[in-house]
Amino acid sequence: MNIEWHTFETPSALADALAAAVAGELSAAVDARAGALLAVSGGTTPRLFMERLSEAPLDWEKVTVTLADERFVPPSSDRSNAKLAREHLLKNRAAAAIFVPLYSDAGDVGEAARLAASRISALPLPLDVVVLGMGTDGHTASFFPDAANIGDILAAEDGPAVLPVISGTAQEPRLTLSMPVISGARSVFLHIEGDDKKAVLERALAEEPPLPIRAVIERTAVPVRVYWAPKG
Ligand SMILES: O=C1O[C@H](COP(=O)(O)O)[C@@H](O)[C@H](O)[C@H]1O
Repeated sequence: MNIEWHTFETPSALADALAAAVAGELSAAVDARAGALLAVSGGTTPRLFMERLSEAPLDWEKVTVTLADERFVPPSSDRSNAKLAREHLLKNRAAAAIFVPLYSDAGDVGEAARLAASRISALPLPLDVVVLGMGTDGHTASFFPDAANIGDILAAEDGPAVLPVISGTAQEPRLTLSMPVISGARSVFLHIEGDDKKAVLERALAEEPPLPIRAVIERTAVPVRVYWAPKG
């Protein structure tokens, strides 16, 4: 499997190392292409990493930040991944970054996905860096195993850059970057913490049928760098 494990003793040590690795990739992208594209995940895990990355000495005005996925909730909601990024990443030195949200105040999640897809497709893809998370059900981005369209989402070779997802286990409709956009990134990191997530990932890598996280690892052109630490 196309995977590299990086194990840390604490979430703090992980956050330092992950922020340094991501900053290194972004800096190389700015040097090579005069700009860098970063997609970060939401949920509860990335806060400390985001805090550390926000202080990285980068040419942040040349960095565009977006999200791997978003909940279909307004940016004021505590469930909003954009709110998480604004509060923990887009500050300090990273306040100068350009942020491209996935959410818009559209009538429904399908329309919001179409609007987000046109914003993402206008970027100079591929992404330089995507930092994924994973739930204990094996979902990554908003590729939920129980979504009605999960087979199509995981198998997609092209199509819109952002897709709507309806899942019974997600609390709200979702917007997610597509499989081609995620798996085509120049660098792919997977940030997970805790023995439960490590066990889920190990099981996903060993068993068929594949959970979404395994499908992403199999499709990704570059090795997925897994950053893991026990829970703090
Ligand atoms: O809902 C989501 O869940 C996953 C994992 O979140 P966590 O709270 O277990 O860290 C996250 O990667 C994704 O971006 C988010 O929308």
